[in-house]
Amino acid sequence: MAQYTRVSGSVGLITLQSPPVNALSAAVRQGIVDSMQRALSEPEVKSVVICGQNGIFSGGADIKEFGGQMSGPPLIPMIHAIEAASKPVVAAIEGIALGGGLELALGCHYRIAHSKARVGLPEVTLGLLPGAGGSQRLPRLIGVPAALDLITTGRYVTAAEALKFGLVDQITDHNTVNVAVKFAQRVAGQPLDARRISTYPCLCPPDVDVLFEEVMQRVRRTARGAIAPIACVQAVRAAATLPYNQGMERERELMATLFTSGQTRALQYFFFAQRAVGRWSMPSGARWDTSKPRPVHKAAVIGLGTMGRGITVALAQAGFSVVAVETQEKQLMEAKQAISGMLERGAKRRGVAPALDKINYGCNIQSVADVDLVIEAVFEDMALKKKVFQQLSAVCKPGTFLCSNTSGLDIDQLACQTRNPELVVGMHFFAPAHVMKLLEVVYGPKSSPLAVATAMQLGKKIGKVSVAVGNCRGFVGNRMLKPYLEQALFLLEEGATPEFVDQVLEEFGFAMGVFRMSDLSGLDVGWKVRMADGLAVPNPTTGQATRLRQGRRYSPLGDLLCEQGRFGQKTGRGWYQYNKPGSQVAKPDPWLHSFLDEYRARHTLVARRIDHQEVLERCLYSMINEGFRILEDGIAAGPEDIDVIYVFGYSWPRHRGGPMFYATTVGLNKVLERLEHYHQAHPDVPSLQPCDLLRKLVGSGSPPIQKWREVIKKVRSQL
Ligand SMILES: CC(C)(COP(=O)(O)OP(=O)(O)OC[C@H]1O[C@@H](n2cnc3c(N)ncnc32)[C@H](O)[C@@H]1OP(=O)(O)O)[C@@H](O)C(=O)NCCC(=O)NCCSC(=O)C[C@@H](O)CCCCCCCCCCCCC(=O)O
Repeated sequence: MAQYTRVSGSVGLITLQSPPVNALSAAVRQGIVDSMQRALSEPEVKSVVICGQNGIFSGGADIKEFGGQMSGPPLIPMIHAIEAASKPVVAAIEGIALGGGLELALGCHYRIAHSKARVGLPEVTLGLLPGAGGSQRLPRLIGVPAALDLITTGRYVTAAEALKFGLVDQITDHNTVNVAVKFAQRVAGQPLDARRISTYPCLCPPDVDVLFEEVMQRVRRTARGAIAPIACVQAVRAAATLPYNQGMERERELMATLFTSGQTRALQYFFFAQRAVGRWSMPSGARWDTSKPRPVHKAAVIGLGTMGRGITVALAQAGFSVVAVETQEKQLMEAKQAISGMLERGAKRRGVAPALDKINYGCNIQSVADVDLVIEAVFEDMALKKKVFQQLSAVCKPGTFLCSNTSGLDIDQLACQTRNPELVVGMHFFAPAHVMKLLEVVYGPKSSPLAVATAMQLGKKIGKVSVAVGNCRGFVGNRMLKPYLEQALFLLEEGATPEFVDQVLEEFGFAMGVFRMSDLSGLDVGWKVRMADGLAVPNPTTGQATRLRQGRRYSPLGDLLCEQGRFGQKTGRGWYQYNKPGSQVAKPDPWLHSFLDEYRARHTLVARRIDHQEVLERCLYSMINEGFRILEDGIAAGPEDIDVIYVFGYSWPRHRGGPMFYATTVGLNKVLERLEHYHQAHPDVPSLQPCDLLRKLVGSGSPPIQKWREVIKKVRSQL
């Protein structure tokens, strides 16, 4: 709702009241319409101020309303009525004015912002465009180039930047509402024609066509199939080329297309999923709201390879004191140099001082004795990690949390090496750890809610999206990656090429196809794991047994490449060839194609034509099936956890919502039916066998994803 009061005798003050972010719900819009009518009809009132309660102007349209039948006064006519008002209307912007909130402010005649406020049009991130006149008013106010930037990226700008653009008229460090009220008194009675943005001409730079072309190309290149960024460019082009009313009509048409597209539904789901993962729970019943974290002031990182360096940078940049340990003096010096460089480059980008003094380097594990939390990031070797945990347990002060950055080893085994297994959790970062947003916080059977809460909070403080997951081989992300990689290899055996598989996956929206991704992360990583598991055997004999290991179909293709020293980008050869080791430009490799031909001939495999559909279905549905197993096993609390992990950690296209949401868009019954089909064709591939939870969900009429938890609970209770 909105509250109307009269202040200072002549100013009508409209306060938006819809916690937590004063979203423009039907009740708020009704309140604004009613209050405006009152303000315009009261003769004592000479001007109006619109503000939001609790220091927040507005977070924009109420996203929750988008899913259902819209009611209440529509936003566009409401904003038009404000702009057309005969008395000056001033927006008093505190906190945030985003999306529809900023569009409301653009309909006002003046905008006063607090110096700490941020404004923006983030609709593109929800698969929409600023559809309440924002795409038409913003370019008229701040010019086409700046408007294109804000609208196509959705980025928020500070009040100072907004002032520079001319987006706000004044900024203040004082009470914004008081300043706005005084301002409103001053401008009362002044002519308003020159303050109505919709009447402004849209000033374009001389090379505006070139600009639109360039932006469109950039947007197409980076959108990975998302349609909203393209519609945003088209809407701003309409502002630049059409009269306001026609521009608004174009905005409406484009918005209608976006509004009914699956992409906006996926992105809205994802918006709430990101917030849902913060409300973590454990099978024991421990939850985010009943488990208090302990403050961490000083942390340590053990092992300064690629991951350890990134983690150290992430911690130092967030203001934590860090003890960085590497046992070999030479490696320590190299790491110190690399970390300093990373900090300096990051600081330069952000215009701040590098946090070099936050880090103390040491060769001795004793130097972590007084820290609150340790993150072990040594080589992925269980015996080595166990030794480190034994040492840490002996050295660290009582109560120190001991965390491992393992990407899939058993947290419980590590916990067992320590005196206080309840203080042990996994903190699985993704490379590069100072850049990637995702953190899997892994709890074992002994991990305490205190340890989970502390790791989750630390993750948040260093800017990560943290997802709490249970302990199993590969946790959530890498566990689901296994069937995906496996299917990709099987497809090569059956006739596909790495280029074709990658092309299909990249067209789907992945930043990189599976083979390019393997080349980037290094083929040797998985090879070592398979050797440790007894799967990769050097010089296997030819014949059927080579492709059957531990009772199931196995493809040794990756192992064979590694045996040739083809580890991917770092060696200049992998599934592709590269100009030199370390180069990132992947080129098809004729050697690889002959190798595949010879391999197929050796194993009497006849290459067949494989189409897009089969690549997508086998790679994605097998991964999704594993996701259902993860839910069934209680490793992830809900589908949102899996989807957030896949979007932030594995470049799953956000506009498809994540693998589990994607399954709902395909139709769970179709996923089930196709898995059954492929499992029949490949009975020796267990990952294609549909899991019980998927069957149960289909049997329950494929409820919406928000209702899955109820079915999951039932399935778990029956297990
Ligand atoms: C606001 C934030 C920056 C706050 O961040 P913070 O970290 O402090 O807190 P949280 O993110 O955890 O949020 C707290 C809490 O609030 C919920 N929430 C936040 N924003 C919204 C919102 N806008 N709506 C609803 N709920 C919101 C959030 O979910 C949390 O609650 P939870 O229970 O989940 O923990 C940050 O939250 C943020 O960035 N928010 C999003 C801001 C945003 O994206 N705003 C834009 C919204 S879209 C919009 O405004 C659209 C408008 O341009 C115009 C719409 C016009 C509509 C007209 C419809 C036309 C339809 C066309 C069809 C035509 C058919 C035809 O013509 O034929």
